Amino acid sequence: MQAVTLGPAGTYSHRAARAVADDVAFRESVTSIVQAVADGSFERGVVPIENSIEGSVTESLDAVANSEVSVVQEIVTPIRHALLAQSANFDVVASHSQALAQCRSYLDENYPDVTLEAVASTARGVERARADPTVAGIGHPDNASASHAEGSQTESDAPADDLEIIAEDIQDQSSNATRFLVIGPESARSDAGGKSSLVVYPNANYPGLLLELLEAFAERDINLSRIESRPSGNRLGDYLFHIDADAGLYEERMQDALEEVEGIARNGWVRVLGSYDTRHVLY
Ligand SMILES: O=C(O)C(=O)C[C@]1(C(=O)O)C=C[C@@H](O)C=C1
Repeated sequence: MQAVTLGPAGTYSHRAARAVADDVAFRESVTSIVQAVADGSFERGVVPIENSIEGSVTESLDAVANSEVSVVQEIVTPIRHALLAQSANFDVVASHSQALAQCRSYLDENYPDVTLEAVASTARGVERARADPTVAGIGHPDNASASHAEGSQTESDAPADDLEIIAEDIQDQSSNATRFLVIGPESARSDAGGKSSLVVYPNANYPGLLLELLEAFAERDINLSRIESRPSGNRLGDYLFHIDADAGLYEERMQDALEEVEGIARNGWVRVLGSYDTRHVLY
């Protein structure tokens, strides 16, 4: 099976995707990954959805809410960042905005004067560092080795050198972890699995609306592991809700809760992303 994820080679998403597919292709944004699965170009996609320090990857939340895809698994991995450069003399630190944010205190304390540059992924930041001695990248320490960059597009044809690992474990909390969703086409949606994800757009606004939504689950003893509101984009103050429940769609209580939620959202819509299990991947 071929999976598509955030590239170039060496991203954390790439490491997570290797747990589901031997053959991994790359795109430069999570929106384009979700689209590539929705349009049938790839059977599976792997996108980051949430980090323990920085919270939601909102681009991923919006992309799954607006596309005809399913969630078939979630992958949780520890994230341990390294600072990589040609030498300790650099003026710019380039990485994915999530990674820069996860290392905010470390960077403030140790490099208060550097310029932070947000790029499409951690591996793209490491590529910048390999091409420019004034730039450091933040990414997985394995990216220091030039052979790890194989398969990614380098900016020149000259053989690349290894980078120095200037510092390791620079994330602001040692427990740093990211949750990724493995997505598939709608036809891959399953009722089997211990967790379920829904996106609910009530297209309504009245006192107690959110309480009603929560009660649909609470009254059936279903724990919610996450609820997140995102702007609908239609008008200010209008939201859709991403709901993760600790129950499978195969369970009667979950089907009953879903029926009630569909009633509450009768003026809007409910997207059932599917039921799935969690996989913990260490690398
Ligand atoms: O840039 C990468 O390496 C990614 O896979 C993206 C991403 C993210 O968007 O959260 C994934 C894991 C880490 O949290 C940092 C960055």
